[in-house]
Amino acid sequence: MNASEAATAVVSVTDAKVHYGAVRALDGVTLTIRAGECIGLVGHNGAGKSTIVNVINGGLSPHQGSVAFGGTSGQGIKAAREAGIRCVFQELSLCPNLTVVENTRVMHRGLAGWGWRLRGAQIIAKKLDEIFPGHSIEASEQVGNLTIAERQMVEIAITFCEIGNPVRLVILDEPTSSLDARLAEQLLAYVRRFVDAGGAVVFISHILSEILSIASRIVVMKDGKVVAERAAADFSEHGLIEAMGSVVKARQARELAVAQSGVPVLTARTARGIGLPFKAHRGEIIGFAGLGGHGQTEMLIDLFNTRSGNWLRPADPAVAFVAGDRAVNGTFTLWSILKNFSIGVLPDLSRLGRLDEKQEEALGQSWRERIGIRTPDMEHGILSLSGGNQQKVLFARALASRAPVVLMDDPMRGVDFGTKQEVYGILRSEAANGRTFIWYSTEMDEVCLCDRVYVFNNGAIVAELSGDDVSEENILSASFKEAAA
Ligand SMILES: Nc1ncnc2c1ncn2[C@@H]1O[C@H](COP(=O)(O)OP(=O)(O)OP(=O)(O)O)[C@@H](O)[C@H]1O
Repeated sequence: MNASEAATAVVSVTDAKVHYGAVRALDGVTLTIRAGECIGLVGHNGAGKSTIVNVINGGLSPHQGSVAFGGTSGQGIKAAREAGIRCVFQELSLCPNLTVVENTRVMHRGLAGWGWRLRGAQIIAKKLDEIFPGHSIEASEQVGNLTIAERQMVEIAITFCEIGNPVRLVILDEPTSSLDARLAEQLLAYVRRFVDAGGAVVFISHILSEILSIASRIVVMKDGKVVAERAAADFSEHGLIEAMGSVVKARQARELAVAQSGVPVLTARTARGIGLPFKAHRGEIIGFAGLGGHGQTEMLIDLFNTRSGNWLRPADPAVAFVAGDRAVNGTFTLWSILKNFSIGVLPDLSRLGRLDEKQEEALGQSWRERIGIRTPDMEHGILSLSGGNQQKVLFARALASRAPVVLMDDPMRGVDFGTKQEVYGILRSEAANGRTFIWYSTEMDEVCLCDRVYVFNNGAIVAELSGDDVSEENILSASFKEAAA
C-alpha cells in the first residue's frame, strides 16, 4: 500500500486468523477498505463474513494478524468507533423493550443532556425519512412491536445517524434480507449517495444482483479465506457463483401439471373477510407476494392456527411452519443443533414416550448432509452456527416432519446461493410427492418459482396469478391495486 492509499484507508486487516476449536473461521484474511468505496462481500454460509465484520468493527481480536484503523492507533470497539466504523448486524441488535428513540440513545452516547428525547426523535425521524421515504415508523414506538422489516430499517437508520463522531464506514450484514423490493431499492439508493459523498460501505448479501449493482469492488470468501477480489465490473453473476464454489443449476420448470381441481387441502379468507379467497391443492407450491407487512405473515399464522388448534401435539402433524424471524420464533438458543432439529419430529423418534437417541442422531446426520449444515458436530450449540446455517436447521426441522402442508415465512433469510438451489430442488421433489408449500418471500425470484401466487395489499389478497402470469411485472402491478370487498 502506498502513502496515499494508506491515508484514505478507513481500516486495514492484515493476515487475520480466527479459529473456534477445529473450525478456521478466518484463515489469513488481508483486506483494506478505503473512503468512497462500496465493497461487496460474498461467500457461502459459514465462509467467515460475519467473523471478518467482527474483526473490522473491533468486537473480535484476531488470534493472529493485525487490524489498523485509519486516524487512530488504538484497538478494539472504542478505537473502531472513534475511527467512524459502524455495523448493522445480521441478527439485529436493538433492545425490544425500548422505543426507537431510546435505542438511538443506546447506540449514540453523544445523545445526552436535557431534551435528548426530543432531539433524538427529530434526528432519527429525519434519517428514516432520508433513507426510507414514506415509512410509517414512530420514534416513540417500542421496538418489540415493530415487524422484522421495520426493525431492520430502524437499525440501519440509527447506524447512519451522525451524533458526535462522523460516520466513515458502515458495514451492512445482509441489510435487505427482510426488506421487500421497494425498501431494498430505497436502501441501495441511499448507500450510493453515502458512498458518492466519500463514505465507505461493506455490503454483505446473498442476493448477487444486489451486490453487482451496488459494489465498486467485490471480495469473495470461501472457508475463511479471500478467494477472489476485483472490481465489480469484472464479475458476472455466473462468475461470482463459481468463485464461491457453487454450481449454477438450470431453473426447474414450473409444474403446470399440478392438479388445481379436486378438493383443496386448505381454504381461507383473509382476516377481515375482504379480498379474494385462498385455496391450496395437494402438491402445489404457492407463493405469497406483495409489499412486506401487508398481511402475508398474519395469513400464514392463521393457517397454522386453524390446522393445529389443539395444544396437545398430534402424532400426525397437519402443518409445519418455518419461521422467518429465527431469533424470536425459530431457534432454542441454549439447545444443541441436533435438539433444535429434532424438536419438530419427536413423535416419530419416540417409542412408548422414550426418545430413541440413535434414531435421532441418524436422522440429524442425514439432514445435515442433505441440506449442508456446516458444523463439525451436531451436539454443538445452535449459536455456534453462522446465521444461514441456523436457518438451514429450521428448514430441516420442518421438512423432516411428515406434515403434508409446510408454511414458510420468508424462510431463506441469510441462506447462501448454493443452498437455496438445493432447497428449491427439495421443495420441487417433495411437492411432486404430494406435499403442499405455502411460501411468503420478499425475493421476487423466489416468488416467480411458485406454481400459483397470491398478491397481498392492505391485509387482503388482491390478485391470484398462475402459470406464465406469475411474473415480476404482474406481481408489482397487483401490489399497488386496492383490495376489493
Ligand atoms: N461462537 C462460535 N463458536 C463456534 N464456531 C463459530 C462461532 N462463531 C462462528 N463460528 C464458525 O465460524 C465459521 C464462520 O462463521 P461466520 O458467521 O463468519 O460465517 P458467515 O460467512 O457470516 O455465514 P452466513 O452467510 O451464514 O452468515 C462458521 O463455520 C461458524 O460455524
